[in-house]
Amino acid sequence: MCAPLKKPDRQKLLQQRGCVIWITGLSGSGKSSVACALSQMLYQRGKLSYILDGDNVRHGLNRDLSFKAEDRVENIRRVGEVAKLFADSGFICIACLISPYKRDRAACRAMLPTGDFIEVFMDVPLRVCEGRDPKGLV
Ligand SMILES: Nc1ncnc2c1ncn2[C@@H]1O[C@H](COP(=O)(O)OS(=O)(=O)O)[C@@H](OP(=O)(O)O)[C@H]1O
Ligand SMILES: Nc1ncnc2c1ncn2[C@@H]1O[C@H](COP(=O)(O)OP(=O)(O)O)[C@@H](O)[C@H]1O
Repeated sequence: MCAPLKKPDRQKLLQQRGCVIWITGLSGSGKSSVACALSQMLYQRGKLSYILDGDNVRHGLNRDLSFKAEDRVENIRRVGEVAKLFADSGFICIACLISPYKRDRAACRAMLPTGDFIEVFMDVPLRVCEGRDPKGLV
């Protein structure tokens, strides 16, 4: 009989705690930039992370979803499920999505053990994001 490996076994091997760092904020607020910098810093410290960026995920897993409210809800639900799997694998999963609805972020948090979902809000004024707008959304 094979004894299944569990999260603590993987964490011990990787010498890190599997968790989700969820970065929320407006388009242009700097979510992807912070995710990239954080991932680099962790790598330099010998910690494995993986970025789930809304912009990218919407080209693959979630390419069937639009930006209407119900599709954003489904977008966050799916990414939350994937992030949970990454965390369970022992990875530090950095998810960066607009994720505008508090209820959806709370549902993602509820999928994980207490303390394993860290939410970061990019508190950048709308006018600053509009001024950046590198993707021409305004
Ligand atoms: N109409 C509209 N509204 C919002 N965003 C738009 C839209 N059209 C395209 N994009 C691009 O899609 C990226 C946001 O996707 P997310 O999955 O993070 O959005 S959400 O969480 O479901 O609200 C977002 O990426 P970021 O700029 O990195 O936030 C945009 O580049
Ligand atoms: N702290 C910052 N100060 C000035 N410009 C920034 C800062 N953070 C990000 N940017 C720039 O703003 C734009 C949007 O950043 P990005 O990380 O793609 O945001 P988001 O992922 O939230 O859409 C990019 O051109 C990026 O270089």
